[in-house]
Amino acid sequence: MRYLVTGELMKRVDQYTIEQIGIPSLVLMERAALAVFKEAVNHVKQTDPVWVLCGSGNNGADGIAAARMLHISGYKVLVILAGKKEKGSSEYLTQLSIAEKTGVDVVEGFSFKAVECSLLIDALFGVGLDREILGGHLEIMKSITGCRPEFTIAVDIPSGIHSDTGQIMGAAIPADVTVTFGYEKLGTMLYPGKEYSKQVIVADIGFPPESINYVKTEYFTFHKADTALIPKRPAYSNKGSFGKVLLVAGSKNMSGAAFLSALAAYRTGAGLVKIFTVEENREILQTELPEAVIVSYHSSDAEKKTENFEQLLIEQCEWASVIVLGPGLGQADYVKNLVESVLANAYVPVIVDADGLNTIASYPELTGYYTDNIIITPHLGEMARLTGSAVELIKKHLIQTAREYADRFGITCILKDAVTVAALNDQRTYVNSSGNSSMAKAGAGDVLTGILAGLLAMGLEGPDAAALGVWLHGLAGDMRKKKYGDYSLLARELADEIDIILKEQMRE
Ligand SMILES: NC(=O)C1=CN([C@@H]2O[C@H](COP(=O)(O)OP(=O)(O)OC[C@H]3O[C@@H](n4cnc5c(N)ncnc54)[C@H](O)[C@@H]3O)[C@@H](O)[C@H]2O)[C@@H](O)CC1
Ligand SMILES: Nc1ncnc2c1ncn2[C@@H]1O[C@H](COP(=O)(O)OP(=O)(O)O)[C@@H](O)[C@H]1O
Ligand SMILES: [K+]
Repeated sequence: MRYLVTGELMKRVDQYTIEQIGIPSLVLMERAALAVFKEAVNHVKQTDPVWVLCGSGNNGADGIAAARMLHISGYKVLVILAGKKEKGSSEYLTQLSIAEKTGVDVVEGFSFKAVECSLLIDALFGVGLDREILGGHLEIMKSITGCRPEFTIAVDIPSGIHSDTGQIMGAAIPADVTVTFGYEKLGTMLYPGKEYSKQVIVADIGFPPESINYVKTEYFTFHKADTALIPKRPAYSNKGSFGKVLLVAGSKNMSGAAFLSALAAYRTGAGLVKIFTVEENREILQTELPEAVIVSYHSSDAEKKTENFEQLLIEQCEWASVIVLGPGLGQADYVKNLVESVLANAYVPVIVDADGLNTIASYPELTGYYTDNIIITPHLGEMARLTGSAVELIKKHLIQTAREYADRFGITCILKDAVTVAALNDQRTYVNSSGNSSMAKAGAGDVLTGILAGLLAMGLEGPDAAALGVWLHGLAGDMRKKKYGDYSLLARELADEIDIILKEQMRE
């Protein structure tokens, strides 16, 4: 698990380390600058022109210190100061004084045209950026990016990217590498900041673990070693030991979603998967996935809410240890009865997706059935329908939107996008770091519901299953991309990659 921070949390980590632990600010800064210097020398020769663009805060101070290190090592470096010197932080003034005494070339402002820059070190703004960039700062950013530096290293975060949301605050400087300090910021995890940051290197500059414990960040992501969180599969077991997944999915002419979700649940390790679907899907699903148990109903019975239908549904809900509600259900009138009956009769974790969510959006009173057992998995369009907000607005505030909805109802909300975020009902927020655009394919979301169901069936707690499931799903996409590239993924292959991830996990 890797902790993530907002700009504000990072400032508190700094503050705690400096004030409570007693590591001087300039000591942290020296290590930060050294990390930037070490990266810089990988990308230029001593004769190449290096520019260091510095704001007047501590991000700029990091930049000036890195410039001094390059200068002392014989590199051809120029510090370009933006903003007013006299408004500089005390560390900035100290670094500037050291730089001047060691003979670093420093200019105020930027007025040259058509000159070449082999390496730009961008230290204009760090986590202190708190408003739209205008005036002189905007001009200097435009002029410098206009010179098309061959390679750019961002100090802490690309200047112009908001450290909490990843949004561009008027303008931003795209980096090839971002050297960030201590902990990764949400702004480099979320688009467009993720794209502007490219490769992110998290440099250890000496923050003690107490500092992150002190600020209690609730943001996190996973890395490779976290597959260890997948539940073990004891030898002394039977199919009943690994949970019973009920998929309430599929409608006439729509069996694919149910198939993909069921396949992924089995592949992830569920012991028994049952699909509760319309009679028309029985044959095809039985043929496609004979391992799944099919229980079918007539949509006319669901429409009329007959006693037999209700009884049958209640029995399925009682049987299940996890329920998936929604893939491929369609939006016919009877679906509302179906969704309401499941929500009313389920006492186990329920993953609500796709048409399950569309139904709730059309009948908001159904949110009355939400409990802490509910995990919803909306994409942006479904989230827009649920909240009444515009997709563009949600995109800009992914974490906030997911968090507010989850908190309002005490549920877990997995908001799916190129970077998926999961606002867990234990207050933690997971930000995904796996996955790629090959997964932008119909059916990929159905596979996610199956993976989540499989993990829940094997006994993971809701919030843990939500975070791990999202990560495994993306990892499956990454593994597939490595073998077959960006274009050709079929959703079902994500379920197949899960085999390999689980197999590797067993070996470790
Ligand atoms: N000792 C420390 O506190 C450490 C700080 N570090 C660096 O310090 C950075 C944070 O430093 P600061 O808090 O000084 O903040 P920044 O250096 O990121 O920028 C803050 C300055 O920019 C101004 N500003 C914000 N938005 C603006 C806008 N749109 N237009 C014009 N001016 C704007 C602020 O008023 C302030 O003067 C980190 O990103 C990191 O690079 C690191 O050296 C690690 C140690
Ligand atoms: N560009 C991308 N990068 C990473 N993951 C993506 C990208 N596009 C889509 N995905 C993932 O693929 C899945 C698509 O789900 P969804 O939109 O519900 O599709 P469907 O309903 O067709 O199954 C989500 O988990 C999403 O996070
Ligand atoms: K920066």
